[in-house]
Amino acid sequence: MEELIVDRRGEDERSLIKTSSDVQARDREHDSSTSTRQTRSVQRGSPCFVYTLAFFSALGGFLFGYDTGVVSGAMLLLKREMNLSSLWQELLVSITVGAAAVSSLAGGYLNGLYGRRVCILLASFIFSAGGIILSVAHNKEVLLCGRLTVGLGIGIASMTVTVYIAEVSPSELRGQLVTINTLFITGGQFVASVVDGAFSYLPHDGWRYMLGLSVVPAALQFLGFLFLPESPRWLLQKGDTQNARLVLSRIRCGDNVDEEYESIRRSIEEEKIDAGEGPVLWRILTFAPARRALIVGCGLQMFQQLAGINTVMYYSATILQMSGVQDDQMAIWLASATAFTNFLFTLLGVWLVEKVGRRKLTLGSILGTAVSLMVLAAGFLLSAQASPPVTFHPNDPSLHNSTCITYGFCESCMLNPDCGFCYGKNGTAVVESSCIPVDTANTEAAAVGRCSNGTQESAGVFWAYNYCPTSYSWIVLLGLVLYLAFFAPGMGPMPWTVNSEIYPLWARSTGNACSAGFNWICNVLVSLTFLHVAQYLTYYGAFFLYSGLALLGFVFVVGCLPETKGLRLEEIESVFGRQLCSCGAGGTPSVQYIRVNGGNYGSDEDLTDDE
Ligand SMILES: O[C@H]1[C@H](O)[C@@H](O)[C@H](O)[C@@H](O)[C@H]1O
Repeated sequence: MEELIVDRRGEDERSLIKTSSDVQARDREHDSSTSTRQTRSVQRGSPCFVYTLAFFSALGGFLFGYDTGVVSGAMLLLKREMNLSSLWQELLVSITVGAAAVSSLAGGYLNGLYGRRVCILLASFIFSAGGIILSVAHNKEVLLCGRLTVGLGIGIASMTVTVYIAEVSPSELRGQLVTINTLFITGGQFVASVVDGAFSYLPHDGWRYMLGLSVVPAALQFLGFLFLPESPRWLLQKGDTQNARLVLSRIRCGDNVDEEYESIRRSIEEEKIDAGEGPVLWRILTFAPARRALIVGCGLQMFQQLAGINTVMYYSATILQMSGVQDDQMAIWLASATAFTNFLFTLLGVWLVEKVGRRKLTLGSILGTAVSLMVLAAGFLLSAQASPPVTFHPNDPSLHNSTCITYGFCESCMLNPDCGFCYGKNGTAVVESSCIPVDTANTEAAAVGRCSNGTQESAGVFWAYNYCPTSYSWIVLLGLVLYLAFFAPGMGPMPWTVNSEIYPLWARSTGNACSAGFNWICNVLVSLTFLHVAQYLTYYGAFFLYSGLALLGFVFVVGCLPETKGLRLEEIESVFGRQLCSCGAGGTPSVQYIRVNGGNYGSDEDLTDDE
C-alpha cells in the first residue's frame, strides 16, 4: 500500500511517499526503541520521585470521589435537620456536578496560562475552602454555596491531575500512574461511604463531619504541591528551558535526560509551526489529528457515563434492598461494599493497563459491561413479571384522594416516588399488600396505616419503598457484581487515562478540559433523567437502554480507539494521522506523519477525513 503525503510547507515542495515496508521498518524500530526504553527504566530502578508526584496529584482524584460520594449519606441527615424539600435536595446534589462541568472547561484555559501546578494548588485551595464552608454551614443557602465551591475544585482537579501525571511519567509507567488517579477516585467514593456509615449514628450534626472531613486530604495536597515542581513539558512550552531540564532530571532521579528533553523540545518546535492561528479550540477543530483525538476523547467520556455507572452505584442500595436487606444501617454498609468492589476492580485496571494496553482493556470492559447490564435488566424484568398484586385496600379516609390506591401491582406502585408497598408474609408469599403514600419526611415509613413505623419484622409488617419483594433478586445482585467487575478496570479509568495522552502539547489542556466537561455534562444528564427514564421504561427498560448504549460504545471503541501503550506523548500525535474510523485497526498506524525540516506534514488537505 502506498500513501502520498505532500509537503506543502517546506522550502522546496516535495512528495513523501511512504510504503508499507517503510512503515513496517519504522514499526520494528519503534518496537525496539520502546523495549530499549523499558529495559533502561528497569536498569535505572524505580523512579521514586514520580510515585510521590503521582500520589500527591491523585489526592485530587480522592477528593473528586469523596465529594461526589459523601453527599448521599449526608443528605439523609440534612433533609431531616434542615427540613429540605426535594427540590433543595436535588439542588444540593447536582450543583456540585454542574459546577464541575463549568470549571473543568475553564480549567483548560487556566492550565495553559498558569501551568498544571498552579491549577492543582488552586483546586486544593478551593476544596479546602468548600469543606470549611460546608462544615460550618448554618442554613441551606450556605450549604449550597459550599457544594458549589467544592464542585469548582472537582472540575479543575479532574482535568488537570491526569494531564500532570501523564506529563511527568516515563512512558512505560504512564498508563499505570494515570490510572492510579481513578483508583483514588473510587477509593474516595469508598471512604466516603464508610464515613457516611460511621456518622449516620450521629443524627445531630453528623453531616458536618461527613462533609468537612475532605479538608484533610485537600490541605495535604496543597502543602505537598507547595514543594512539588511544575510539569517540565509545560515549562518548556513556556520557554523556561533551564527549569524544564532541571525538573526533568529531578523527576528521573538524576538520570541522563538528554534524549527525552531533546524529544520534547523538538516536538514543541514542530508544533509551533503547525499549531496555526486563532483560539486553541478552533485550531483543534481545524487540524485533523487533533480533531480526531478530541472526538475519541469525548466519545470515551460520553460512553463511560452512558453505561450508567453513577445510576448503578446510586441504585446499589435499592438493588441490595430488593435482595432482602431490610435494615437501613445494613443497607448503608452494603453500599460501602459496592463502593469497595468498584475500588478493588479499579486496582485490577492499574495492573492490567500496561500489560494488555488501553485498547484491549477498554474493549473487554465495555463488552462485559453491556452483558452485565443485560443481566441486571433481565433480573428487573423477571421481578416485574412476578410483581405481587395489591390485595388489601385499607379504609383510611386520608387515602381517598391519593393516586397510590389506584395501582394494582407493586411494580407500578414503586415506580411512583410518592408511594410505597406495605405487605405481610406467609412463609415466602406476599399477603395483605397495599400501595400507600410515603411519609415525605422519612421514606422509610408510610404516611398512614400499619407501615407508618416502617418495617416491623416482629409484627410481620414490611415496608418497601423504591423496590418490590422478589425472588429474582439474586439475578439483579449477580448483574451488579458483574457490572462492577467489568466496568471498573476499563471503562472507569481508561477514558481519563487515554485523554491524558492523546493530544499534542498545544492542545492538551483544552482537549482535556473539553472531554472532562463532556464527562460531567453526561453525568448530570444521566443522573437527572434516570428516574424519568425508569418511570417511562421501568427499571428493566432503563438498564436494557444502558446496555444498548454500551454496545454502541463497543462499536465506537473497535473503530476509533488506537493503542497508545508504550508510546511517548510526543509520538502519539502521529497515531491520529489516519482516518478516524480506522484508528483502532492496529497497534501502530500504517500511515504516519513524517516530520521533515521540523514540519508536521499531515492536515486536512493531505488526508481525507470521514468523521
Ligand atoms: O471514572 C470515574 C469512576 O468510574 C467513578 O466511579 C464514577 O463515579 C465517575 O463518574 C467516573 O468518571
